Parts: sequence; C-alpha cells; structure tokens
Amino acid sequence: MKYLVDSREMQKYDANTISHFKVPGLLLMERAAIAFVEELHRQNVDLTEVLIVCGSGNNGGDGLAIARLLFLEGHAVTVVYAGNKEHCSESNRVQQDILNAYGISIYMDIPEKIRPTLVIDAIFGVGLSRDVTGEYADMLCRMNELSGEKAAVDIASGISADTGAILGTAFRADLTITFAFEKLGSILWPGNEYAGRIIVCDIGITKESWLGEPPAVMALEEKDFSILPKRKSHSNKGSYGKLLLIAGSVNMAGAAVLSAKAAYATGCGLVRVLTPEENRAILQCSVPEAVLTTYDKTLVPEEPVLREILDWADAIVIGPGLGKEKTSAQILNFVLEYGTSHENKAFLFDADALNLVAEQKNTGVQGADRWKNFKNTAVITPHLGEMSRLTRKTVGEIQKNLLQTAADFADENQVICVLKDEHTVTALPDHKRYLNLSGNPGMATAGSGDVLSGLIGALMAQKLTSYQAAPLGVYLHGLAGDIMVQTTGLQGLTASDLITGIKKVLNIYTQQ
Ligand SMILES: NC(=O)C1=CN([C@@H]2O[C@H](COP(=O)(O)OP(=O)(O)OC[C@H]3O[C@@H](n4cnc5c(N)ncnc54)[C@H](OP(=O)(O)O)[C@@H]3O)[C@@H](O)[C@H]2O)[C@@H](O)CC1
Ligand SMILES: Nc1ncnc2c1ncn2[C@@H]1O[C@H](COP(=O)(O)OP(=O)(O)O)[C@@H](O)[C@H]1O
Ligand SMILES: [K+]
Repeated sequence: MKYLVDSREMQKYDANTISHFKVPGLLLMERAAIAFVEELHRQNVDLTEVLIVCGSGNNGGDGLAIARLLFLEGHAVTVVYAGNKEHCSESNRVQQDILNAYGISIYMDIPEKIRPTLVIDAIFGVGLSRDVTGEYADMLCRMNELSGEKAAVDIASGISADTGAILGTAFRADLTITFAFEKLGSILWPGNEYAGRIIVCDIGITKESWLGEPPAVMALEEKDFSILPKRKSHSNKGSYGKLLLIAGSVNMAGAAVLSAKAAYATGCGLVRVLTPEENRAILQCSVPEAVLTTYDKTLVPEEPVLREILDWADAIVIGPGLGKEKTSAQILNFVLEYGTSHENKAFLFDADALNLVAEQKNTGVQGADRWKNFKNTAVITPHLGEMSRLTRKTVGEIQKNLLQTAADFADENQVICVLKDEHTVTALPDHKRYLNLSGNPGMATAGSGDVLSGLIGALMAQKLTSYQAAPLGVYLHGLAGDIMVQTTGLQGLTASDLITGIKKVLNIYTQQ
C-alpha cells in the first residue's frame, strides 16, 4: 500500500517534521535540492544550459537551492525570480542570501534569446492557493514554449495538488521530481498530463510525521495481493464460494457471459446465472461451467424461486446487461429488499441495476436506494455516466472532483462506491479512499466493466470482505489489462483478453 497526499496533508506533514521532530526546514529544503539534482543525473538530463524559475514560497526556495548546487557543479545556470523578492518565505530569503554570497545573479524575467536544454519550474508547489493569473501566467506560458526538457519541482506549477485541476495556467513537465509522497494532483486528470514521469524522493518526511493521521487516499501495490484467496489441497468447489449473477437481457447476453467467465477466472467455485430464457443457448455454449436459472422476460420468477437462489449464494452481483424492463426492475427490488435482512451475503450493484435505482430515485420512489440499510455494506460500480444519473451531477462536474464525489456518495449511501475512470476511485463509507494506479486506455472497451463486476463478485464469494474485494478487484482488473496489452496493443485489447489477463495475474501472485 502506498499513500497519496493532498496539499493540506503534505503541508501538515512538513510542519510536523519541523515542529514536532525538530528537523529544521532548511535541512529538509537542502535534502530536497540534493535529491532533485541527483535525480537529474540519474535520468541523464542534459544540463548544458539550465533555466530555473523560482517563486517566493518554499517551492521557490527549493529552486534557489537547486540552482546553487548545479552552479557549484559547474553548469551554466540562469536563475529567474517570479514574484516579489521581499514578500517571500523565511527559507526562500536565506536561499536568496546564499546565492547573493556566491555571486549568482537572480534575474526578474526570462532573458531573451535563451535556449535552455533544461527548464526547471519552482514557482509553486503544494502552496498554490488560487488561480494563476497576470505575470505568473505569462511566465508559465513562456516557459512552456522554450526549448529543452521541462522538469517540475514537487508538482507542476498551476496544478491543484488536491484535484489535478489546472488553476488558470500550468507548467507542462516531462519530469516531476516530488518529495516524500506522491501528490494526488499529479495523478488525477488533467494534472497527470502536466506531470510527465513522476519520481518520488525521500527527504526525511516519513510516516512518523503523520503523527497518527495518515493520508486519506491509498493506492494498492503488488504486495497487497497477499490477501488473495489461495487454493488448498484439501478442498472442493464448495470451498471457493457461490456467486449468483443476475445479468443479461434479451439483447445483452454477452455481459452475463463476460461476468461469469471473469468470476470463474478469479477462482470462484460455482457461478449461477439468473437470466431470461432467450440467453440459455448462448450461455450454455460460452460458459458451460455456469449453472443457469432462466425466466420468461415478461414474467418475474416466483418469489420462492428468487429466494431460493439468493439463499444459495454467498455473493450476488446484479446489473451487467440486465436491461431496464419491468421484470429487471422487479427482480432488483426483490434483491434490494432481501439485502436489508441478510447480513451474511455480499452484494454488488452494477450497470442497469444502478440506472434503475437512479430512475426510481429521481422519480421519487421511496426506498429505491435501500442499499443504505444493508448490514453488509454493498458495493456499487458506476462509470461516470451511471454516477451522473445517480447523483444528478454532470459528468464534467464529477470528473472535476472524482475523489470527493465518490467519497460523498459512499458516506451518504453507506456503500462502497467504485467510481470507474482512468484512475478508478474506491471510496469506503469510513472516509478511506483508494485511487487505482493500474490499467491502461486499452481497457476503455465494451464489456470491460462486466469483467470487473464478475471479478469483484468472485472475490467476495471467496470470503474477502467487500472492503477488501472492491479495491483489490479494481487493482487486479487493471493489472490484467496491463499484462495483456503487452501482446494485444492498446487498440486490440478486448474484455475477453482481460479474462485471460486475470488468470495470468493470479498465476503470478498466488503462487508466491
Ligand atoms: N519547509 C517545508 O515546509 C518544505 C517545503 N518544501 C517545498 O515547499 C513547497 C511548499 O511551499 P509553500 O508552502 O511555501 O508553498 P509554495 O508552493 O511555495 O507556494 C506559496 C507561495 O506561492 C504564492 N502563491 C500561491 N498561489 C499563488 C497564485 N495563484 N498566484 C500568485 N502567488 C501565489 C504564495 O503567496 P501568497 O499567497 O502568500 O501571496 C506563496 O508565496 C513544497 O511544494 C516543496 O516544494 C520542501 O522544500 C520540503 C520542506
Ligand atoms: N483510460 C482508461 N485507463 C484505465 N482504465 C480504464 C480506462 N478507461 C476505462 N477503463 C476501465 O475499464 C472499465 C470500463 O467499465 P465500463 O465503462 O463499465 O465498461 P462496460 O460498461 O462496457 O462493461 C472500468 O473498470 C474502467 O476503470
Ligand atoms: K513547481
């Protein structure tokens, strides 16, 4: 597990290191500058002609210290100060004095005709507090247009460290060398397009500096696969969970097929599919391992039938390709009612199950979102369009604040909200959030979400808690895409490839 920080958290951890652990701020700044310069060398950056633009805060202080180190190594360095030299942080003032003592000039504007091989941006870091305008905006535009590689100190200036939003104008880096922890804004879109390669350097601000208050956002890493269910020799299919998939409609059998295949690929012992009779032939041919219960598309199965198959299951996934017919809505309502009184079952709502809940909620149907009352916290897996219907926010609004939207929904609805995007957010109702770092744009392909719901359902059926299964499933799904894209390429990656990918990833991580 690694942690990702926003500006408030990073500033607090900086301050804790300085005030609680008595590490002088200037020492941290020196370590930051040394780490930055070492990384430039490690990355073989051309240091023939360096331009470094520094602001008046501590990010600028880092920049001034970096300029001095490069100058002392014998490189040609031009230092430009953006802002008011007098209105600066204490450490920034000290760094200015050191440069003056070494006789290093500090210019107030970018010299004409400069042709740098490297442009370093040290104007704003995590202290950026408002839109960049006027001379600062003009300076950033000119820096972007200059020749040479572009490197940002800590975060590209103009990017919100919290949301990744461009606050007015931003520096477009090829490389961001960041300190202590990765900043959320460099990972979230559109900030990720301004960060370039991100390298994290230790400067002595560690977990101790959290003083018991860890960052709210985490990202899973390969070592977190240690909780994946493993095969035991003394076992049978009943040992690996029973998953009920309520999926597929007359024109959407494929969603049920993909979900069921993904669940078996994830090691589920038994998968049963509840689907309209029309899908029988295709399901039996495509997933002969699945058990089927079918219904007449115009007639809801009798209550005892529904109750029997729900009682049978350890985990229930409802939604992939379900359609929005009356029968689908009636089955969904039965499941929502059943869930309120069955705390030993795990539930996942996806796709049309979410669209139906949204429709009912938005037309004022009481209890449309009864998942709020589930004792065993339910998982929901909306993509941005489904989230827009559920929240009545536009996709644009949601994208601007992906983390907060998912977290608010999780809290208000007491569900685990898996908001699917380039970096999927999994928000738990206790304020914990995961940002997924695996996956690739090849996964933006039909059926990819159906694979995810079958995968998470299978993990829940194998007795991972919903809190474990949702973020781990998202991470595994992304890695399945990453492993397959190496042979399929981005365009060629299909949802079916992801199923092969799941097997490959599990083969690697459950044998260790
Ligand atoms: N000792 C430490 O704590 C360590 C910190 N470290 C480094 O410090 C960075 C954080 O430093 P920071 O907190 O000083 O904030 P920073 O990013 O320099 O920006 C603040 C300055 O920008 C200004 N300003 C803001 N927005 C503006 C706008 N839109 N337009 C115009 N001005 C604007 C603001 O002005 P003001 O609002 O006061 O008028 C203020 O002058 C961090 O990212 C890391 O690189 C490391 O060295 C490790 C040790
Ligand atoms: N650009 C991307 N990078 C990484 N993952 C992506 C990208 N685009 C989509 N995905 C992933 O692919 C899946 C798409 O799900 P969804 O839109 O529900 O597909 P479908 O409805 O076709 O099954 C999600 O898990 C999402 O996170
Ligand atoms: K910067």
